[in-house]
Amino acid sequence: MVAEDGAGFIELDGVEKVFDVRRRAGLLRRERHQVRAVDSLSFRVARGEMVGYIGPNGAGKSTTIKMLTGILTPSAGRLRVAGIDPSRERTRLAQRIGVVFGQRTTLWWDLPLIDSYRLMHRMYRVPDARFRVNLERCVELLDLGALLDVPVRQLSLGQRMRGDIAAALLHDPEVLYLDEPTIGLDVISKAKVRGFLRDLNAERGTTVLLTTHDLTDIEQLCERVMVIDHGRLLYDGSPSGLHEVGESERTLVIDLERELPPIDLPGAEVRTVKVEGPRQWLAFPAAASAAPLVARIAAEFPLVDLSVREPDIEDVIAKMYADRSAV
Ligand SMILES: Nc1ncnc2c1ncn2[C@@H]1O[C@H](COP(=O)(O)OP(=O)(O)OP(=O)(O)O)[C@@H](O)[C@H]1O
Repeated sequence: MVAEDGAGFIELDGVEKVFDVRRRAGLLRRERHQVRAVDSLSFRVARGEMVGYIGPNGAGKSTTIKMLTGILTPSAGRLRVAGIDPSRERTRLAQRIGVVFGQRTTLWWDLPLIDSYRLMHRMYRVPDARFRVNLERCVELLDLGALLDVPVRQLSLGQRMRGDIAAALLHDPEVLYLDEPTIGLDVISKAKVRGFLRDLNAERGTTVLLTTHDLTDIEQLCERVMVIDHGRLLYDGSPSGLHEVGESERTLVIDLERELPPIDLPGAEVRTVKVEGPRQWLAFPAAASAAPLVARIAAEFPLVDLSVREPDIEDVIAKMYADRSAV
């Protein structure tokens, strides 16, 4: 009996994927070499979690997703989704998962949106009543009403993305893999897609694995993020914990009544990084609380205004990579 629920809804144990690649090494000669796209990868995702899966280009993210959907077979290791081995039972698994690739569409280019949905209704053999309820819900929440009769080729990128997300959900999947769902979208479309995913996860308990280069997606949607590089897991924890690992800093921007020498707070872990007239910038560890510093500055200096600037999470990850390659 395979456990489906609890800690291991998605389970990877020592998963590897090695590609054999032929490379030209002269006029006629071709050399064979191997690319280890995923290397001893182990993690678990519980049912209902929404997890970010990030890393630089070529880190192994898409390869992982392809193994999770059964498109690729692992070279080694054990992989299960809802107790199913994806590459052995790809069709059975397809009933339980949804996939959205931001850069490709699963919709029929020349057909009106609604016709693609009708085709999917048949392909996935979704019971009629269930299809109707799911379609109505997606149309309402993703604002698709006016678009159903429009051929997909005439949709904007943001409209097409919402159309693709609906298509992935018509058969009520328990797991949704999203590969760059907000790529190329404007601010309003991004907000719409994020809001919809948040509701989907909260209301339906859909498990979501989200790959993105937009770290705001992660910060707004996920309580857990996994960072992968060179096919290996580099970090698995909260988005805010990334700051601790990356030793990143937050900045207090302080406006004083008048120009003063750089603020000195003996005993506090803080340093003045810039002074410009009555304004001063003080950096402190991102993981620390700003409250005691603010209280002390307010008590000891003629404070007019103050704000806290968050670190750029992209820099934090870059720093993690730098630290790792220095080892
Ligand atoms: N079919 C393939 N044949 C050979 N090498 C491959 C194949 N697919 C992926 N790779 C290689 O495996 C590594 C991981 O690629 P993958 O597409 O999984 O990375 P990624 O993290 O998704 O990158 P990106 O953010 O650019 O999409 C890369 O070095 C890539 O060139």
